Amino acid sequence: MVLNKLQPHIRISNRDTAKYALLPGDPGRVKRVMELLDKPKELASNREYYSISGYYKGIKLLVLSTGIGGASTGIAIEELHNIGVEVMIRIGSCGSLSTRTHIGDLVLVNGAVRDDGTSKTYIDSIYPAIPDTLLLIDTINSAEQLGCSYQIGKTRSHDSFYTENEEEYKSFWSSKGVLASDMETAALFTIGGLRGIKTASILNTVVEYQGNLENEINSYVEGQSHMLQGESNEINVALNSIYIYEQKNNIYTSN
Ligand SMILES: O=P(O)(O)O[C@H]1O[C@H](CO)[C@@H](O)[C@H]1O
Ligand SMILES: O=c1cc[nH]c(=O)[nH]1
Repeated sequence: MVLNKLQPHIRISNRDTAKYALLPGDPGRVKRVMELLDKPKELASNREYYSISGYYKGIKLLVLSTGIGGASTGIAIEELHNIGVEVMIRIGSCGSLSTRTHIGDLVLVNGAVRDDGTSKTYIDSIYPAIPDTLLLIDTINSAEQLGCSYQIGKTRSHDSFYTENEEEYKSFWSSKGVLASDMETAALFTIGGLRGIKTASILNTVVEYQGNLENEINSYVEGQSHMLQGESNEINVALNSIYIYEQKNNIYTSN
């Protein structure tokens, strides 16, 4: 059901909607996507939710920051769904859980460990947190076309950063073959699955496995070049994925 109503948190209504949305956690990343779009327009800024619209190769899309964590992301997903957004791609950052995944590498997520609270509030954790298969394939083809360094694998979505047990959690999930940690993908995939939204998650590695989390996130915020290159790659891969997806579906939205 598409409601013609201003959404209370994201502060967007169907008047400004689009079929596609890119979802970074960080509002600062919205501005960096904006530079790549035609006819960019600021829509709203409320709490952690900063939004713009624009066109990529003639296709209209929204870019909305979700803030940190499943709870604020869940609200963003539901309110975007209420205004008719059908395809949502997270463009996030992550910490590596593997010695094979390094700063600036992209992780194209094929499943998320639901170690967050939000997805469990929706449904028992036996329900799988997986992306839309065809959209995931589009992200893979997109990364191949653009020649970006990527891996396909699982992420663990978590809610905490600073408990006494973080290192223990990371080694456990690393030993189970999980490639990276983030905080929003499980909520996106779970809510997307339940609501019939097509979802994908593209993550840029900003912390090495067994690296120094605080120092490396500080470096990202301060503009370390490999991390920013990874961010630019994830944005371009996401935009090109939308183009690939739209070409297959062959319906251009041009309002
Ligand atoms: O850079 P974003 O997309 O916010 O993603 C990651 O960064 C934040 C933690 O630093 C969490 O939101 C985590 O998922
Ligand atoms: O472990 C990590 C590192 C970066 N970002 C996260 O969400 N988790």
